[in-house]
Amino acid sequence: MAAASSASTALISKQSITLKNRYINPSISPNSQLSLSSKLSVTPSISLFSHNPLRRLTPAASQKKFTVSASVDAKPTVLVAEKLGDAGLDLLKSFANVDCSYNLTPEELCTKISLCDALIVRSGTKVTREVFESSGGRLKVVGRAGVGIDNVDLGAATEHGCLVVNAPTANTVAAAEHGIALLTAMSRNVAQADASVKAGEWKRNKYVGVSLVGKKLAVMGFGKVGTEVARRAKGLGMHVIAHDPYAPADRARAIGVELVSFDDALATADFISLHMPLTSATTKVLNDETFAKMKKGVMIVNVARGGVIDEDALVRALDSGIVAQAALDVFTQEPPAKDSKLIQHERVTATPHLGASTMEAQEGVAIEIAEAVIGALNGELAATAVNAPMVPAEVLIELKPYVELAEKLGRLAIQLVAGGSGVKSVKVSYATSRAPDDLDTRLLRAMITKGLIEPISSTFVNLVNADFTAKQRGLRITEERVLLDGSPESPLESIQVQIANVESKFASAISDSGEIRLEGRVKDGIPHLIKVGSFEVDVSLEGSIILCRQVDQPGMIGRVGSVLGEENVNVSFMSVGRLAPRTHAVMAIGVDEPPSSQVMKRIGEIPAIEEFVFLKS
Ligand SMILES: NC(=O)c1ccc[n+]([C@@H]2O[C@H](COP(=O)([O-])OP(=O)(O)OC[C@H]3O[C@@H](n4cnc5c(N)ncnc54)[C@H](O)[C@@H]3O)[C@@H](O)[C@H]2O)c1
Ligand SMILES: O=C(O)[C@H](O)COP(=O)(O)O
Repeated sequence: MAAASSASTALISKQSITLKNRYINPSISPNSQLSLSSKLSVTPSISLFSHNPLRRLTPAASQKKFTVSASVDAKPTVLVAEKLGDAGLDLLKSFANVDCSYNLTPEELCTKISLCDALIVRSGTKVTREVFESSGGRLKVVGRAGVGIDNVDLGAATEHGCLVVNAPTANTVAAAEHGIALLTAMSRNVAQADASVKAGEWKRNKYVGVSLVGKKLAVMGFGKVGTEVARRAKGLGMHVIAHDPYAPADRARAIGVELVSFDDALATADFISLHMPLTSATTKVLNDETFAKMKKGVMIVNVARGGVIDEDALVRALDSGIVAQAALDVFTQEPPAKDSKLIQHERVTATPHLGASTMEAQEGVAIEIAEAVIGALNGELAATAVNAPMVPAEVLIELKPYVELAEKLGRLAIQLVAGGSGVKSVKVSYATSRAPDDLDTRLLRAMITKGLIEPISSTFVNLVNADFTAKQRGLRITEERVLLDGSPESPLESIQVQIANVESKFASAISDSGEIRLEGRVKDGIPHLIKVGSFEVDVSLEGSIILCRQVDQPGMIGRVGSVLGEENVNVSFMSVGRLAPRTHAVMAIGVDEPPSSQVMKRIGEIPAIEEFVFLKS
């Protein structure tokens, strides 16, 4: 049972069992003894996004014991809620149970999601707060098989510690090609003329178009798709300008595109092509006011998102002649209402969100998202994470033991606080000889936060939601770097965690300046505790620890050691620190198993022991 409880409290720990790829089926009836340690592999990997599988159990069920043989499913479950390319599905099936259920109602999605570890969607599924709430903490990753993540409630995902990844590159060319297809089709009335011919008409004069060559195209949003549209439009002989508040001018210049202001783009363009994401800043960015700034007879292409245009205002602009034509792939509501004035407008060309729909793009997107989701389920940080910092794999490998140390220091420090929950201010100091831009501490801060919060709450904390959770609890974590001379071979010399304005269960953990202070370092890849308050110790953090303060006199180590031996508690490490001989000393004892209350009582009865505490690491 010890191993199970360590798994439930420490996801990043050399001893902890990372239940990677092993999933406990919450529906199994709780009855007999669970012995995870003998059944599951011990993996010393960083599992940043893995939820603690034990948390999937209902609160009542998690109190009880489970039969491991019947309850462990070796594969996670991935719900694919929209059509995904075969190559991606095959990849997913080699790793997970894949449930392809398309066209689910919101209610059906909420029901299914509690049985899924990952969800893959395209733009047609709204992944709302209710979906995250309904998952009961099981959903670890949402994969958006495409670019736009406006259909995923990112705030709710983050609050629930659920990683969101997308597939940002594989459909760029497809979207750009569709933009160009709409541009050329619109300028030559292809859709309208086609419908007319099919209706038995032959109206050559009615469908006279306009030429593109020499015309000015404003690309709004000069990102991946916008850039590819610009390149292709230049090939058609157009004069291309772009507006993008965040795009570097030299990237635009390199392909012969001039970056201009929003108003200049509107005022001078013959054609406007929209390629920005839908955000609060871009919602209805084309509206009555901005249409009024455009050249009369402008033509508009939208393969970005319907919401960037006020669709009623576009109808008015079409009717008044400001906008001569619009070609739209995306709509505020998809599918739009059949009687939508916009769709029915004779100068509107409409396609049903086809920008990414080429064979090539869909295969590429499917592989890109399958790899990202599998990586995330494996606890890797995804390069396409949308709601978490991206940490390169090599940095992760190097930081791994420090990540363990960080979490353990947080976990130990919070256990030293009398009462535990009144913690508002934590200061973390990193002693390092690395230059500031060569040491990414976000991961360490997240893990300290995890260590601080998880022992005193039921909140699951990971890299995704650590900052949010700290903020929500009013916990302010400040960081400082203590720059050391010397070789920056290892990323960190030590990490110190200080908790201010609290009382401690172990008064000796309070430093001269009045905070609870713990310091640790990594030795030979193993986290060690090296300072408690003002006392220097050196104890490996592989197991849990007992801290005792005693009168510094001969025989103390032997007496405490005898009690532990007599009570069958295995000591892994022991270290004594003192400020001066024959005053007081702090003994830090690493133990393999938690001592019983009887053991702690006997230690407390040793006359020279002044205070003592047991801490789970
Ligand atoms: N129709 C489709 O099937 C389809 C396919 C792919 C992409 N898209 C959509 O196209 C859009 C762009 O995709 P991408 O891959 O190029 O994304 P991207 O992130 O590479 O580019 C978006 C660009 O918009 C810029 N931007 C942000 N706010 C802006 C603002 N207020 N004004 C101007 N520019 C702004 C950003 O700086 C960025 O350069 C997304 O909304 C995406 O969902 C649609
Ligand atoms: O944002 C995107 O990637 C596109 O809009 C494609 O959406 P889809 O996956 O629904 O085709």
